[in-house]
Amino acid sequence: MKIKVCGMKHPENINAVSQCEPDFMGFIFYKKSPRYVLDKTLVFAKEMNPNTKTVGVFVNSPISEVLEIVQEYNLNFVQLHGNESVDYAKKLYNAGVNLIKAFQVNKNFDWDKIKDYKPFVNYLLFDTATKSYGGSGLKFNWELLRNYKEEIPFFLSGGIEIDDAEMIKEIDLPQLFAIDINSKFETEPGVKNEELVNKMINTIRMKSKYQVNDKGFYGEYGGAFIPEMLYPNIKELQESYEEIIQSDSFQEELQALLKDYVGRPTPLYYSKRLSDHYKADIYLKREDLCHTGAHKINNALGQILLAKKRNKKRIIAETGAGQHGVATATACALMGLECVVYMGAKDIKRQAPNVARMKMLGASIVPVTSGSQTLKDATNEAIRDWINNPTDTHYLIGSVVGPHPYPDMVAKFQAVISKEIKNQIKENPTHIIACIGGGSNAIGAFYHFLEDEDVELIGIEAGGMGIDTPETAATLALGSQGVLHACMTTVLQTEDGQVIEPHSISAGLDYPGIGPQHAHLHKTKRVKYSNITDQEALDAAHFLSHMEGIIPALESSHALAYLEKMEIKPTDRIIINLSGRGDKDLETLTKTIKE
Ligand SMILES: O=C(O)c1ccccc1NCC(=O)[C@H](O)[C@H](O)COP(=O)(O)O
Repeated sequence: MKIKVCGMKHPENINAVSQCEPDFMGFIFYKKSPRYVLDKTLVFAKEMNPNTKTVGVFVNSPISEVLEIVQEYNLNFVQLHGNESVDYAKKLYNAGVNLIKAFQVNKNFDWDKIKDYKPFVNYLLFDTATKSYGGSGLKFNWELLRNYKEEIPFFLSGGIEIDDAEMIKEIDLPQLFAIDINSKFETEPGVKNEELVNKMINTIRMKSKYQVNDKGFYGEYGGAFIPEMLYPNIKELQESYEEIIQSDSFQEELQALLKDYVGRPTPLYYSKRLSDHYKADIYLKREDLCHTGAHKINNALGQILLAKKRNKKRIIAETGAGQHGVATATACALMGLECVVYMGAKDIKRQAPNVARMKMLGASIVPVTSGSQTLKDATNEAIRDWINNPTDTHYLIGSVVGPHPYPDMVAKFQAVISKEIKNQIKENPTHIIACIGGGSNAIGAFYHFLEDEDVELIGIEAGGMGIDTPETAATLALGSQGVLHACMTTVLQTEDGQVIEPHSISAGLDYPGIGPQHAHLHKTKRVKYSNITDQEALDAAHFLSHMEGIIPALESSHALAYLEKMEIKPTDRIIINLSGRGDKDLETLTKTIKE
């Protein structure tokens, strides 16, 4: 969450507060405010550290005056804090000004009036309705924010004080982008208590215990156990990825692609027949409806934009079920980049339709004939290629695995799934269920619910022929701590550390490791992990096809099959992440049709 410190006035105080690196600093250009800027304030604002964006706050000022001030002091944003009309916002926005439109909220606030401003603002700000417009030190009832249904991110403002930090972190509205602090942090109007501001910033920014730490670890899992040749490349990626992917220009491009190219948001579909059958409310998050047929495209597009920003010309990828290979080939075609996909020879045979699609999209496919000829071996070969081509090549990893920062980066790109779910539901589900190979669709579906301890999160591994047989891919059920594909995680391995060949009917789950965040979520017991056999997954695929007219991927069928194992209560609201569609599995599925 971002932080804006508003109402700055005195140079020494600005200097001190800027040491805490707030994301935004606000300067008041409203003459009636006791925080109205001084000439020397503005000189200072011009030289602000670029990590802190400057915001000029105006109340019903003439447009020409606003434009003059923006230009003279290089303001990054203008905050309209009065009764400025849509037409007023449009004129400024069309003149190239980045806008934050503030609204004064009370119980009579008409949330519909925001709609008309949407095309012309970057952010909204919700403040308490008072006669003085702002800086009142008064809070409004934050429950009212539940009425906000638009997608534009907003700043929460109005009387925020240090003791509110924990409560703010609990607010589960995905559009909550930043908080705005002001009078409750002052020793006098326009003078902030630097220590208190610092404390607030640190508390708000403190990372969740379920997310990656500054060293790239989730508890004892994660890290980057990489060969020396890759060190400069990975280091540069670690240092730059967050700034690049959080930048406005990156997000604008990505969000536009997700909407217009992928077809997001994907529906959260209430399955009436499944609900009747299981006597509870069952919803399917339809990632199978994404362009290319699975959630993998969310990450492929994110990483391809990142690769472009880092001037990479060549993309390599590994693939198991072929969904990630197809997503990568698609993204490369879209961006005009060379694409090489490593795929196990066994997977090439069992996922023929996806192999054909990748070829159609112009990708070169390299068959991997070592080991079990599946995903693990394809990943080994992709890493080998990367070591040989560290500078011009981006390795577009398809799951929340690999060296830091990949698990976190891929999780952030897939988090769009749970972000949308949060917008699509009125109240939290009781359960979210997702299948797990490396674990990217599951992390995506869980991400924004990790702090909501009332939601039971369930990850389903591939049990294969059963976890009491050697033919299984149930890593968390049977594995132990070890390093696989450059990160510390849980691995299916012998006592002396040799990786055991996994087995699953579904190529996308046929992996002997798991993302380090899942290993941590397993250890901390935040997520419950279980497993489903090949046969149970097949049965679930046929069942959904007949019940809903939706043919699911074999991977997603593992999550669906878990419904048979649960003790379901009539009050349950269960979301299954339907990560992909089953066209690629038709050969396997049709062989098992019962006449
Ligand atoms: O701060 C002011 O004096 C002010 C006066 C008139 C219009 C806007 C003003 N401030 C804008 C802000 O963004 C404030 O931070 C916001 O109103 C919250 O202030 P507070 O209630 O003091 O936390």
